[in-house]
Order: sequence, then structure tokens, then C-alpha cells
Amino acid sequence: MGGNDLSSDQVIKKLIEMGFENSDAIEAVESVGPSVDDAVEYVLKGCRRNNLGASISSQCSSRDGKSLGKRATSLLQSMGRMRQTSIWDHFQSASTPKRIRGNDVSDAVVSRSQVLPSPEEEHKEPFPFMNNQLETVPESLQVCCSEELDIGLNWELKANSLLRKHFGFSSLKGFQKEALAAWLAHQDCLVLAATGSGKSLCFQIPALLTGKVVVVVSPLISLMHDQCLKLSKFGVSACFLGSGQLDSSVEQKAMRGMYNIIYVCPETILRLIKPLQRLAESRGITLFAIDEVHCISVWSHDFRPDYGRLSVLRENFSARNLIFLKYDIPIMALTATATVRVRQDILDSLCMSKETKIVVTSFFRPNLRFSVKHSRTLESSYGTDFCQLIDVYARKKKIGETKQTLISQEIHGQSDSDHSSACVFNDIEDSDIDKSDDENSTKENGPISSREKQMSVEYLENEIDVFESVEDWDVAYGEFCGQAYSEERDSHGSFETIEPPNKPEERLRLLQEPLEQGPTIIYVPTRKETLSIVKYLCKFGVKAAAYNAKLPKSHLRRVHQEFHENSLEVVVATMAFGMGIDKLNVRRIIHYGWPQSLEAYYQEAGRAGRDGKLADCILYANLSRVPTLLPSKRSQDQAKWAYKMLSDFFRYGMNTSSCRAKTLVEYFGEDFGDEKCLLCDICVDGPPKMQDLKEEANILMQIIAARYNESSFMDGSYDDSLCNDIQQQNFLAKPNLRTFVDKIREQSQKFIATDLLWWRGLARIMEVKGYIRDGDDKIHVQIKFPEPTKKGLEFLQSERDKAFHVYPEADMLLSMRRPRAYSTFSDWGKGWANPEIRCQRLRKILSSNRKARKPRIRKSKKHLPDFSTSRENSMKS
Ligand SMILES: Nc1ncnc2c1ncn2[C@@H]1O[C@H](COP(=O)(O)OP(=O)(O)OP(=O)(O)O)[C@@H](O)[C@H]1O
Ligand SMILES: [Mg+2]
Repeated sequence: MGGNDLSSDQVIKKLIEMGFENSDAIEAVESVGPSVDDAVEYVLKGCRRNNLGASISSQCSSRDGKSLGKRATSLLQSMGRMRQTSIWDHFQSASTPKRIRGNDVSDAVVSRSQVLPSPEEEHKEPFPFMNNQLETVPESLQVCCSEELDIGLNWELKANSLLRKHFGFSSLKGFQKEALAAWLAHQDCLVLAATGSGKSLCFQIPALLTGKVVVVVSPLISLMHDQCLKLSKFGVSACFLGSGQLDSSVEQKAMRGMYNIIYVCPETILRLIKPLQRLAESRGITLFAIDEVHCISVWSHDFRPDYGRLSVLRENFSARNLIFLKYDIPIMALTATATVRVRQDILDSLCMSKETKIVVTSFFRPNLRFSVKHSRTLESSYGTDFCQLIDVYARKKKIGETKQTLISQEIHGQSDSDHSSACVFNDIEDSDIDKSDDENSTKENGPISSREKQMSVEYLENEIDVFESVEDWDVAYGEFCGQAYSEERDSHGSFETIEPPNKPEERLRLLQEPLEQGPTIIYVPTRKETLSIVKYLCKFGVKAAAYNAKLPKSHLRRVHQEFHENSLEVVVATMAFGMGIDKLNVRRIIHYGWPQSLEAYYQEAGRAGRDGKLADCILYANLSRVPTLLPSKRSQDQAKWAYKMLSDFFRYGMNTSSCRAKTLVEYFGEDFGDEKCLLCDICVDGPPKMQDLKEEANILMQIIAARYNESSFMDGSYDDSLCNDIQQQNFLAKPNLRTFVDKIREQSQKFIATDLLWWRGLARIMEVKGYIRDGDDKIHVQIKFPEPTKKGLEFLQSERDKAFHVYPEADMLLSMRRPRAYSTFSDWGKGWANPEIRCQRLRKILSSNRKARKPRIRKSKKHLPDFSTSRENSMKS
């Protein structure tokens, strides 16, 4: 990213692409000239300076950038350069061999420089092992080779002893044993286990038990880096191969058997088949592991075409094709997020054997507390949504900084001591409900709102991070991880993890305790939001940093390092941050905006609470809007499936009656029975009061049925001519839900004030009950063109007098909170002719604008295990 050969306009364009505000970009270029790096540094430092305290932050906020002038800018630049930004800086400092663990591993001394040489070494003389063959295997490897014992029956004892020696854990988990037993029996194995459960050990232990090589296919360079560095700390030699590998000699060394574990990206392994066959013959390959294997399936949320070609492994490493092999080299495939459909796809795509052992553990994470809150997720909502977070981190700091205190009071408004999570339904105000709910629905027929325009495909294509190839997210931050993990160990050198609260009473006890300290990750859909939220949080003294794929790599590395070192409190990121991130003490994962699938959501949420302690997973989403699919290259079939996944997620957000953890794990095919997590907002607050919607369900069904010429089912009390109208329209266009709702309003005075948002919820309920279905070939996130099913017609015929008790869904509750007489676009338009109505509306708009400008904090209930219908009660009040 040089900069001198770019014009100012080009630099500004690049900055905007990264997500920076137009004004910040212009200001930065004006201040530091047309250099992308300097300009980025300038804007980011603006945020960081805010963290340093009141006096600095007031001088250095980006708004005041001009007054800083060149001198201040260069000072800030030099501050930035105090940190190492190059991979080589680190290797130079890390070249002295390090003792990895306690006395029991006195032999296991690994120098990082044995894994990668510095550029000086590379240019001056060949790497010590370059010209040698296997006789000169590094010391660390000799340790491993000496462990090549006959594994025998007591393999479990040996595995446990290696586990203690290298990783400091006392014993293997049950699923790890099962996976290892399959490998020992030369069987292929598919491991489906929750995020953070310890899948990596399933493929790392075989390398230690046999002294042979394990080849691991992994989708991200940053993930490979992370694992290699951890292994080197544990006295296991490992390397990664792929586009992010800067040292070309590593590949040669790997193919000569210098490393116990070789991480490789799918693109690269296809090129290395022959050398790997030679390695299998010389040193021996004991296992191929395919990590994050859901990437192989087009039906997964992270499809990676190169994973699809991995079937070559089965053929090229079978005993049939390689005479020196007695058995096929087993394949172990691992993932935390695979639906039943994706599992089958994995088995087929990898040509795994018929005897493949499938090891499934519960996907349930008993220490994660899930909740959903309504928010428009716009800048004007930050004040309400992040006040609690700001409070958490600001409380930790010394209150010597006057400005910070003032800001804190300002945001907290009427200063409330109880900032525990505000329940989505408890404190909804008029301004919280999206004024354009109905516009959203009209867009399928006619005009789209300006917000919709803003979120159009062209706009988003430039705004979101799409998971396409390994290089996109080549962060190569591994060189910074030298001391990162030590911080998470206690005084005895072991990890501070606890057994997760598996028993219900343990989980109830958890609820009484506050969250421990630890960092937060906020996931947002667009790059722009990463920066705007960081800017907002930094203003209040929170140590926050943005992370998106377009930001300079030096910045991204620093974010990784500081996140692992616990010096960052909040990372605001796009999906580019963190597949497989294994940091123990992440206390909160906040999703700010609709995620695209339950798979992606559960994987990202799974980064919280890996230490077994209570952690929050909060989704803020605009529950009055149907989410849209973010643009990506998809075939027609994939697009259909993507809509289906988004629809499943939408229903998760709309659900008000069943335990969130249950919904999540059952999505992955697990039977949760009658169990509940007892921690999520629904378990704690209880579902809303059931309502008998017999009349509403009947009228909706009648109107829909009439459209399909089922007038025999019509109730005489309703106007038949209206139904005839609909039948005539039939031949012109397929009526959507909105058309039906308009008809209901025209027909029944009683429902004039019931808006589309409410009917949308009812239509979903009727769809789930099997009374209506979508009459369109396309898959919609929300049922769009309802038509009756046979069951629906039977309902009209025989069940119309029966009670129809249902739990109102989230959108229905939102709608009931603010009944509106004029809810359709056209009604709104009509109303303007009446001066009285016009006056009322203008007053309302003015007052809601005023409210939106003032951040405020609201009183909220504590999360107590109270199974009352508190949500419903608060709605009424
Ligand atoms: N037998 C064990 N006993 C105690 N802790 C373990 C054991 N096995 C693994 N762990 C720990 O569990 C944590 C998570 O491990 P790992 O990164 O392998 O998870 P994962 O299942 O691959 O998660 P993800 O799906 O997010 O990639 C690590 O910190 C690891 O050290
Ligand atoms: Mg993993």
C-alpha cells in the first residue's frame, strides 16, 4: 500500500472503501498528504488518542486534526512505529531458543527460528537444515521421534501422558478418545463437536503418538499461524504452507519431514500431492485432518470451492495406489457447525469410506447466555445499545479523567446504577420502531426507502467482507503471539478454565454472579460500521479497535496481538475476524445487525466463554425489518439456500417462546429433549402471554382462501364482493401478504389499526402450523405470497370456532407496543391531506428526532430466574 504515486482522490477513495467516513478521509489526506498508510494511521490514531485520556483526546480527535499540523502528525506516526509491524522484527527478537514448559519438557526446546528463518539468514547463508537430509532433524523433532513407540493397547495412557507433558491437561475428553480410537483402527472419522471443545487435539495427538507427520488442511492463514505458534510453545514442531508463507524454504523442509504437523491451505495441498506421497514413503504420514470441514459444502455458510477438490486425498493416499502403504491414510474431518445436510455432503465430497466413524458431541455450550434485543442498529442507536458496555469498561478505569466522566454522565442521562441488560421488549419507545417498517414491505411492489437504496447491492458490494479465498484474510499475525497465552495462565502455569456448568442448578447459580472481566467482540455486517462503532466507543474511553479485511495488515496484526494480550477491550469486526480464534476469556460476543445464518452466528458466538465461565452472546437486530441477503457470488441454487439460511435465522430472532440454546442445537440436528439452558432471555423472562387469535387467524385464512376460489369456505359475515375482487386480481398478479392485509383493513374496522408488522408475525405462525405456504418458487426470508394448504382449508372448515392460542412473535409484540391507525404507505400518504393529522404527525416526528439525538439509559430488569410473563407485562405498562 504505498501511497506516493496515488492522487489525493485515489487515496480518499481507498479510505472510504476501508469504511472510513468521507470527512475523516478528506481530513486525513489534507493533513498527511496522499499516502494511504499515513492517512489510515492518522485516522486510527484519532481513535486511539481518545483512549489516552481527556486532555489528549480533546486535542487529537480527528475533528481537530487540522490544528495538529504536520509536527503532531509525525509524532503520532512515530508513536505508531514504536510497535513492530514486520514479521521479521519479531523473528529477530525471537531467535534465541526458548524453554517451552517446565522441567518435564527439558528436552523440548524449540527456537522459533527453526521454524522460519529471518531474512538475513535466508540471504546470507542457507538455513542450517537446508542442505541436510533427515539426519539433521531439529532437536525438537528428535524428541517427538523418540516417542515413536509401539502404540499398543495402552495407547490411552500414552496419549494422556503426552497430553500432560505437552499441553498441561490431565486427560483426553470422551470425544477425543473416540476420534483417536477410530484413527488407530485406520478408520476415517468425522468429528462434530461444539466450538471450543478441543477438536484440534484429535489431530495433534496422532503426530506425537507416532512421530509421523499429520497434514492439516485449514482455511485461514491467521488460524494456521495461531495453531503453529501454540504448538511451538508446547514443544511440537509445526509449520504452515500457503500463500501467506513468506519463507519458501519451509515447504522444502516440510516435504523432507522436518515438522511434526504441517498446516496447509486447500489450494496448496492440491499442488503438493507428489511431494506428499514421497513424504508418506520416507517419514510417514499418519493422518490427513480437514479442519473447518463445513467449508466443503455449498450448503454451508462458508463454502470454499477449493475444499471441494480434496477428494484427491482419498485416491492418492490409498493402499491401492501406494504400494508401501498397508492401509489407506485415514482422513479426519472436523467442524463445529454442520447441519445434517452438510454432514452428508462432507462424507460424499471427501469420498470418505463407508466405515467412517462419526463422532458427535453435544453442540450445547452451557455457559453461554443468549439474548436478542430490538435495535435499529443505526448510529443513533449506539447511545442506548452500548451504554452498558461503556459502563463496564469505564468503571474499570480510574476516574481521574474529567472529560471521560462527563461524557459518561452525558450518555447515561438519568444515571442509573442498574445497567443490566435491557430486555428487547421491556423498554421499547416509539422511536425504536422503524418508521419505515411498512416501506420495507412495499419495496416488493413499489418504492423503496432511502435506507433501502443505501443498502442496495452495489452499495453493499463495496462494504462487506466476503469469505472467498485464504489470501483475503492473510493477517499473518502469528509473529506477535510470543507472550500472548501466558497471560491466561494462573500462577501454576496452567490454564484458568473451569468445567462448564453442565447441571441446571449450576447454571442457575451462574445467573446470580456478574460477568467476569474480559474482552468483547462486536460483529457488524459492514466495514463502515466497524469504524463508526469504534469511534463511538473510543469517545467514552473504551479501548476499542476496528477489524475489517480492507484495513492495513499492520493494523490488523496489532489488533490480533493486543486482543490476545488483553490490552484491547473491544474489537469491532466484520466476519473477517476470528474463525477458530481460541482465546479463553472473551466475555461478550455482540452481533450488531442480522447475521446471515445460524451456522455463522453460532460459530462466532462460540468464541465466547471458552474458559467455561459465564459469557454473553447478544444479538441486536431490527426486529421490525426482514433482513436482506448480503451480496456474494452465488449460483441460483446457492442463493436459494442462502435465503433459507437467512430465513432460519430470522425465525430465531422472532422466536419468543422456546429456549434459544435449544433452537440453536436442534438446528444442528441435536435432540435437546425437554432441556432448557435456563440462561437465555426467554428462559429468564419467560415467554409472552399466550393469546387466542381465533378471529385474526380466521379472517386471514378466509381472505387468502378466497383468492384461490375457495369461496365455499367464506364466512357470510364478511363481504364476498371483496373476495371476488381478489379473485379477479388473481389473473393479473400474485397478491402478496400486504395486499391481503389491505383487504382485511378495508373489510373490518376492528383491524384498521393492526399493522402489517403484526400480520407478518401471524402469517409466519400459520405457515409453521402448515395452514399456508409461500406460493412463489423463490425462497423468501418471510412468507411473501401466502396461499392456503389443504390443512389450512380444513382449518377454515372445521376448526374455525376453536380457540387458536399462540405466543405472539417478536414483531407482533413490537407492533402491539405502538398501535398505529395509519400504517401503510398509501394510508400515510392519504393522511397528509388532513391538516389535523398532518400536524399530529409532524409533532411526533419532531419529538422522536429529539429523542434520537439524546442518548439515554433505561431502567431494566435484572436477569433473574423468574419464569413469569414479565415481558408481556412490561409491554402492557
Ligand atoms: N482434553 C482437554 N482438556 C482440557 N482442555 C482441553 C482439552 N482438549 C482441548 N482443550 C482446550 O480447549 C480449547 C479449545 O480447543 P480448540 O481450539 O481445539 O477448539 P475447537 O474445538 O477446535 O474450536 P473451534 O470449533 O472454535 O475451532 C483449547 O484452549 C484447548 O487447549
Ligand atoms: Mg478448531
